[in-house]
Amino acid sequence: MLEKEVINFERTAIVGIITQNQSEEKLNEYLDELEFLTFTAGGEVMKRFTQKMERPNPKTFVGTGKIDEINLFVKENNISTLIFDDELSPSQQKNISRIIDCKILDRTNLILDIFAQRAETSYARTQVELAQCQYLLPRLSGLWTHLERQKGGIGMRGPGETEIETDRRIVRDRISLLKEKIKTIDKQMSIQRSNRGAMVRVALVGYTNVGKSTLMNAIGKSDVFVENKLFATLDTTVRKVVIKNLPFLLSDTVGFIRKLPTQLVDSFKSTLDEVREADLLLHVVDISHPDFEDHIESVNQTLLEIKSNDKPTIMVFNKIDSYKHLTIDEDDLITERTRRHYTLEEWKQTWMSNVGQDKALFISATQKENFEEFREIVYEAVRQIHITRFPYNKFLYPDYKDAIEKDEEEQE
Ligand SMILES: Nc1nc2c(ncn2[C@@H]2O[C@H](COP(=O)(O)OP(=O)(O)OP(=O)(O)O)[C@@H](O)[C@H]2O)c(=O)[nH]1
Ligand SMILES: [Mg+2]
Repeated sequence: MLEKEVINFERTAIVGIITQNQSEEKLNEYLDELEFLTFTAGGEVMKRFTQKMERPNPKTFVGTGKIDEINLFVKENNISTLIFDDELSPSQQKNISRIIDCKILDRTNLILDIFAQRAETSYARTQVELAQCQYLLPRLSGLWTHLERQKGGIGMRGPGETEIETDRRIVRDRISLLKEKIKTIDKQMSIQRSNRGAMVRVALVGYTNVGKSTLMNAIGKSDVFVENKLFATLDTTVRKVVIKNLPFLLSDTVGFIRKLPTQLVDSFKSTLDEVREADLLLHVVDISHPDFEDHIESVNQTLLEIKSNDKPTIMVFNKIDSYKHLTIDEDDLITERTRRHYTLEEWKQTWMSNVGQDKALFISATQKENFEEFREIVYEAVRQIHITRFPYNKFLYPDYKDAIEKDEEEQE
């Protein structure tokens, strides 16, 4: 079924459009991200194609002139994969394939492919396969010939050939089978979760690659796979963490991304249940990324979709060690000061006045900067939840500072 393999970098080109609701600047950010996604999937981007248009062309997504230009480039530069930033309709994908002789993928396709590559446990693999089948179903008829699939590589990892060659009914059967399988595991997982007892549950959430697993390793003394690629983590890891004398459960989950394929949100339901059932969210942000505010937005959007937007949340701004802001020369009177010029201190003030003093933290997970403050604030937040739930138990968990003093006394 799902195959995992090491591949040589595939020569790819990427395509995006500038529209009324997608400025050139935004598109460039999206294409940067698409390039990173492509790299994660094992591709090297040789060229970006962009086009300004009112709306996507219903037949070929970009205009016919642009298609010809891309076609020429593909032929002359031995490009094996063309990736569109937006989801292509089945007929757009088919039409483009007729003109351009290489693999035609879109962002959803690419993300699904990365998930397929990274799925470690049978549960994650089942979830990804379900999402892939759902994506594939409307696109089945003659989209990929037997030969094209044999080329393999990006976008081709997933449900095996046999499913593609046979009719939709078989894919449909496969979908219901996978759904059954997931249902059974979901049940087991929900029992597991309820067996964890009354401990307060904290979940790390955030955009992909912001440092959630790094933070988990740093505080949980666990060993979670960390990598500078997108979607390093697909499975949820749950660890018991003790800060001073207060134990709680900390879970590390799959990272979010803009335009996250809906099929994935659905099939990762149980992974996201960990977030849904959490008492406290630590929303980790990579403040060194120029688009971090957009990232916060899209994470909040996904939280809304899974109805977890009103949980107590602490914003954890990570990677302060590599935060850089733009500067304006003193004699430069033209350049306007923007958010990109904010110092770390200004961001602190902005966020603390936005969400509250004890709801925004600025740390570095790799350098362990501000960890003491991190531990203190998380401790206090967990303690608050704990004593509301078990009022009689209050005396067990004193204020953080008292707890430290007590701890030090004990060590003497
Ligand atoms: N400079 C710097 N890099 C960091 C910091 N924390 C994490 N990183 C790096 O950021 C990259 C991503 O870290 P991960 O912990 O895998 O990120 P994640 O949020 O778990 O990513 P996904 O599992 O893909 O969602 C790695 O290369 C880390 O070494 C930090 O505080 N400073
Ligand atoms: Mg991770």
